[in-house]
Amino acid sequence: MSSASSFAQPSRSRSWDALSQKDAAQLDLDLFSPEFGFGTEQLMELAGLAVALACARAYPLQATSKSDESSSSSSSSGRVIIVCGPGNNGGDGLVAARHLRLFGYSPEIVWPKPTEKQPMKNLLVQARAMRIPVVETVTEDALRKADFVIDAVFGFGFKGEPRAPFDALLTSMIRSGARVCSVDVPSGWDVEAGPDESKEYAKLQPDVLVSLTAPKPCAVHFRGRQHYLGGRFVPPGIAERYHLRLPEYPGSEQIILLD
Ligand SMILES: NC(=O)C1=CN([C@@H]2O[C@H](COP(=O)(O)OP(=O)(O)OC[C@H]3O[C@@H](n4cnc5c(N)ncnc54)[C@H](O)[C@@H]3O)[C@@H](O)[C@H]2O)[C@@H](O)CC1
Ligand SMILES: [K+]
Repeated sequence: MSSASSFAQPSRSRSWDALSQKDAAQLDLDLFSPEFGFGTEQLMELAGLAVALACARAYPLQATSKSDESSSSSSSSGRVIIVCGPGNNGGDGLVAARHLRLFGYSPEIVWPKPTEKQPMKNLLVQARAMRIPVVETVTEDALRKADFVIDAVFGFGFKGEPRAPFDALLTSMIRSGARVCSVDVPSGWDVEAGPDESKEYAKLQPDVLVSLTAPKPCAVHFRGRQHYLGGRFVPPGIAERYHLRLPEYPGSEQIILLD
């Protein structure tokens, strides 16, 4: 943990404090250390499940009966494109795709830089076993036609300017005007400072944001419809070490809507 406070953006008006990029990375290492004993695949599963649950709530499948009053303007016929990046944020996307398939959605995974490394290799096998198409590129038009798009390109590990092929991919996502659900961090945003109108790749305005473990500082710039917290796996020792100030999950919920 950095010697400065973990709370990069303290705010009395919100029910949560942000976790800096540096502390998010250190917290991650702590979870996987012998002291806490978690595994990457295990936490990715819970993170991806939280993303799928948030999407199911934000974009509920259209009711089949015409008389069903629950159908809203944000309801979905289920076509979802999950754009996955090269790191663990992309892994969360691969997991979310599998759960959304189980929930009755029709996901397609776009994974421009597949890796042979574990746990990604296993997640790819699992996605294919669920008969989820996996492709390496996607057009702006295809993104536009999806009911919604999951942005699992970059999370708190993003630094600098996006390199190819992710630069063009981020621009396509923005230009498509698709409804985007961002995983942990809206891709292209500086994890601390947020969006940048002067940079084409840094203008994404997601409809939904799912922060994992704790919102990152850039989340104060989120202007979309719903901001969820997910990743309900933090042991008390970690919460204390990083002075996490977050609302409590009700009952057995895996996600919570933030203010
Ligand atoms: N501790 C936690 O809170 C958990 C975090 N998880 C996820 O893990 C994410 C962090 O994962 P990572 O540390 O792998 O980081 P990311 O997935 O954010 O990104 C790192 C990857 O992106 C590449 N990259 C970074 N900057 C780039 C640039 N400018 N252009 C092109 N490529 C670039 C890196 O080479 C690396 O491959 C979180 O945001 C979250 O989604 C979950 O999987 C599980 C639990
Ligand atoms: K993301």
